[in-house]
Amino acid sequence: MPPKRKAQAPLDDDGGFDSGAEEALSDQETFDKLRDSFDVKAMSRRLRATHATDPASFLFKKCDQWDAQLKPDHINRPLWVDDAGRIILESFSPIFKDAQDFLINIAEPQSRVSRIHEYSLTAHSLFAAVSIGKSSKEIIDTLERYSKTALSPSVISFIDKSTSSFGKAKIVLKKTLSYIESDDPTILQRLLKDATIAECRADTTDGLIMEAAPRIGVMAIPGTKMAAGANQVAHQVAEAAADPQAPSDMIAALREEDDDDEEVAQVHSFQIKSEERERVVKRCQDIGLPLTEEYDYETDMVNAKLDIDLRPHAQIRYYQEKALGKMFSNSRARSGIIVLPCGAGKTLVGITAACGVKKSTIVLCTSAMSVVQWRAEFLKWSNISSEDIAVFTSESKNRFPRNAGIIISTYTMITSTRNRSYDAEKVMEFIRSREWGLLIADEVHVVPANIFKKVTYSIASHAKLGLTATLLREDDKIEDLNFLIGPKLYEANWQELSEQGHIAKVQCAEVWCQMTPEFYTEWLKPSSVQKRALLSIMNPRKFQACQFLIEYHERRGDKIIVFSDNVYALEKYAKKLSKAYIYGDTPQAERLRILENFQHNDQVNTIFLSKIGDTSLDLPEATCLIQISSHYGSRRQEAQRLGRILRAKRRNDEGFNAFFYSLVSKDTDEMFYSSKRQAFLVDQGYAFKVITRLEGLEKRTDLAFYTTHERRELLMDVLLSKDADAAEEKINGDMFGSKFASTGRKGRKKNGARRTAGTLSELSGGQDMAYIEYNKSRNKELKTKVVKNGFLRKLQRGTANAKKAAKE
Ligand SMILES: Nc1ncnc2c1ncn2[C@@H]1O[C@H](COP(=O)(O)OP(=O)(O)OP(=O)(O)O)[C@@H](O)[C@H]1O
Repeated sequence: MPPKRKAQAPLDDDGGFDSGAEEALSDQETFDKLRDSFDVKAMSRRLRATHATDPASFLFKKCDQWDAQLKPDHINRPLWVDDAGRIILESFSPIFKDAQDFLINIAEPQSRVSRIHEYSLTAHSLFAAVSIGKSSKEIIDTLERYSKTALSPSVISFIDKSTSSFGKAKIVLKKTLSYIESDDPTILQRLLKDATIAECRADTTDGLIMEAAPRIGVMAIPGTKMAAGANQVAHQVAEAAADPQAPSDMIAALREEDDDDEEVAQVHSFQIKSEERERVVKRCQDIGLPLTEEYDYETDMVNAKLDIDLRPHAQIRYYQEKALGKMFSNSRARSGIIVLPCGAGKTLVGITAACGVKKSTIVLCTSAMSVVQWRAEFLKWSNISSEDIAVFTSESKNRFPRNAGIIISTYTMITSTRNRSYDAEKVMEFIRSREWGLLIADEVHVVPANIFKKVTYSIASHAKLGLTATLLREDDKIEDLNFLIGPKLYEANWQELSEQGHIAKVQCAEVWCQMTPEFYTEWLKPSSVQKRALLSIMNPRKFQACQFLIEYHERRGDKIIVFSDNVYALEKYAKKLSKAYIYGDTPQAERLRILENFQHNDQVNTIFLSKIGDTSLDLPEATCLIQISSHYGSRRQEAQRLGRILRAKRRNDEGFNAFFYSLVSKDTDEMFYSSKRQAFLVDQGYAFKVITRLEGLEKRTDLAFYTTHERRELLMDVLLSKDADAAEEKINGDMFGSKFASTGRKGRKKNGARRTAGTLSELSGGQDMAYIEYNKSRNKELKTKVVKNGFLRKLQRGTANAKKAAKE
């Protein structure tokens, strides 16, 4: 990874906040530096001495494997794989794209800055690989092919060991009851020997249930005998039948083989208690036999078909298709999580999945506002009739009239049992009493395990699709999602999508605002954490910076959202600057009026939002974000806020950049938290510039709190405020907000952010840097890769082929 260096003055005089004073070289700089620093002769002497033969080995000093010889053509191979399963991918390699496509299937992306990407092989990532049909051999062979050195025995054995037990057993739903199924009875017996699993068994018999395996939609998991055999035979039969030269006895022989296979294709199962479903799934994972969840929707004759298709104008993008391709194969839908950046179109991915399964679907969102948006998107992108799509929120409690339909609701509505009205209980009964083809869990990273357990207990669904932009939680519970929903199926690369114009390019900056002497004196006095936080947010210099930036960007024609988690500050700032603001208590009608004005009225170019605007707010007009107060070190919140401008309508305009500013009071706790918040985005390849001085600000006499008298009055206001004014906003129905933001300083080093020093004019293109980098606007040159409803066509074609092959 790029080496860190200390920033030059004036950035390094800030005493206790070294995270703010550290910056890293840009990738290009790093490479240039590395290259320049290599005195070739001295280096070759050094390399010979250390048995290394290349310029990058020293980055892996601790790794024994680097004693391994580089392959003679290593220059053409893009990967370094160390013996702990850490993988470094060179993004400048000509075969980068292929290697990236492969890695995304088998490993966890850790960091994808522009030149070097880092991935890790983990048990979860290998489980995901197996569940989408990768075999152990295929993984090892492909890694070996891309790697610059031979794979170490420990990596090979880790892959072998991890994948050999995966995909052997499945969890399936039959008539709303849960079963563990496998074609190998010994696996089930092994599971039943485990005390926890045995305790969760629903039937009291000793034996296993034995049934014929479904003929169509052969198992997609390689490694299982039946899957490999049946798939191969279906393929050979189809091939032979298509070949006019093929002797008829060969086709007959193949068919016989197929029949033979059918005879042995038995599945064995035992039933588990529905309420213990998650416990069983987790236990199976813990003992190294993780269960896969697949839904053979084509052969499901029990549940009614839903009349839904994508409209002709819906053209899913290539990455949406890739993600869905991981979910669907062999006419089966497998459960798992799709990770796409904010604004990249997760909703359409969910809608397309529902169009693929064509069975009743339930969508769960984090807020009533998202429910409304999901419904509108379903009607926009699919031909579903409006009465087949019901909404279950505190305001409307609908059911759909026919046998199949869609319900959109919130996690709160499904899981909270307190004070449920008669109508709500009726809808819950309706939801509980039926089988759902697909459960779509939006913003799935925010769902705590206990809540999701309640969800799956109430909703019997065959397949689950989790959608998120940030598979990230500050409480380290993200791994729970592997057993609650399924493995991660796909994760897009943010920078790639922004290069292609699917999401906007963003310039990120942290603006350091000196505390005024009177505010800092108070801040240094012993007082409550809340009071200190409020002093940092209300710092008059920060206020002025905010005002300055608003005016600057309004002049440029930007539409600006100012975010403040703190409602006291939100109101004070907005009122002083005569701007509209929305927070949790703002009535719905007023919210809509403000948002409408922001979108369509050229006199309303700035709005202030509390954290209710963090997620699911679709405001493609917004091109600039200013964050004045944020929730401690939450990387998730930072990424989601950035997401509000990634969908900028003008993203494909020539030279267009969106802007994301975080205003930070210098020498206060805000600096530490700010650095922590940025870690995720830095790993996605965003570089945060530090702005220490806003050019021209000091000369302005017309800014708020210019006089000492005004500043003293403001200070009095803050000192007289209650501690409650500094508290986090509580939003009705927001059951997740406060739980996941970290306040600790753990992991500080690892999450240190990449920063470069700069001024506002540089950032906005006033100096060379921005013009050199951004005037190229490759967005225009790039054609949007669209797939004309191709995914569903392929899906249908795949199903038809599977059927045809099986018939033949
Ligand atoms: N294939 C597509 N073709 C055209 N427009 C699309 C496509 N996919 C998504 N969009 C549009 O992109 C915008 C963002 O989509 P969406 O709201 O689903 O993003 P998201 O990934 O859910 O973001 P967030 O995480 O912020 O909620 C929407 O206006 C949507 O209509």
